[in-house]
Amino acid sequence: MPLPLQPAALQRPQVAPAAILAHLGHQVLRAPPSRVCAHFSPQWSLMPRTLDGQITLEKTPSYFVTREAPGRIHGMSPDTKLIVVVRNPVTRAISDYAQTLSKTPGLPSFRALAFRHGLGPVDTAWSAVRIGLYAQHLTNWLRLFPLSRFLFVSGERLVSDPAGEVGRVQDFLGLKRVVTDKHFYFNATKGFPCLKKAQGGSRPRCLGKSKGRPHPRVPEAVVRRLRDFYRPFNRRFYQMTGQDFGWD
Ligand SMILES: Nc1ncnc2c1ncn2[C@@H]1O[C@H](COP(=O)(O)OS(=O)(=O)O)[C@@H](OP(=O)(O)O)[C@H]1O
Repeated sequence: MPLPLQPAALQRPQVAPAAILAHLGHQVLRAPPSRVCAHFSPQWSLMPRTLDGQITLEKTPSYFVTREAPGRIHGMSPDTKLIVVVRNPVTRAISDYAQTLSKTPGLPSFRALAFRHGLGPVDTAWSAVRIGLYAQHLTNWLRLFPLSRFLFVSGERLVSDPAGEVGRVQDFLGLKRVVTDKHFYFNATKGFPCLKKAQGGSRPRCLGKSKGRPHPRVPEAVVRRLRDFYRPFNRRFYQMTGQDFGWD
């Protein structure tokens, strides 16, 4: 799950829009460069052409946790650069729950879903919990891609210092640092940073209503148990990436 990198913050002629393709669950990897279209199923051909000197940017959070994704992306282009936005897995799980709750009124409580039988061990079969096991998912990718192909973006810093994190993304993609802190402002109503102007427009642009919604209250004891559960996985993730995300 990774978080939204405000795509508008990266818009410029070298960055081609990702196509919206017929979605076949996790079976289709959306938006490959046009040169591979011929080798794949007809869905690929819906892709826009990527011109020389352009970068095609595709954003599908679920790829990071999809077993088949590393092999398919590597088969398509082993040089693909991979950007993973991660946040504290406990907050991520609650955010995930808040999103499901907004679409499924009457959902059991967070606690009932997070622990087997509501009180037992942490239920790693629940996707909101499983997705936060970043070290495990990354292991799957590192079988095919070297660490140098990855950029890990801190979801927390994306909120506290959006220009800093977007700056790292621009460097990683070999783009000029066009977007800087003068492009962002803190919107007190939204409670998040927003762009002062959307590309081609003159009005400020915040992310939509589904980003940055209030979280349900989760008992402190539940949060503590989950934090303890994730600690060893987080440590492993810090070792693997060489980055301390400061979640513990
Ligand atoms: N600038 C800005 N504005 C609004 N929201 C921001 C921003 N930067 C990061 N975030 C965080 O993005 C979280 C939602 O991301 P999603 O997981 O829904 O994104 S995605 O659709 O999976 O890409 C969302 O999580 P929640 O707060 O749990 O809703 C935000 O915390």
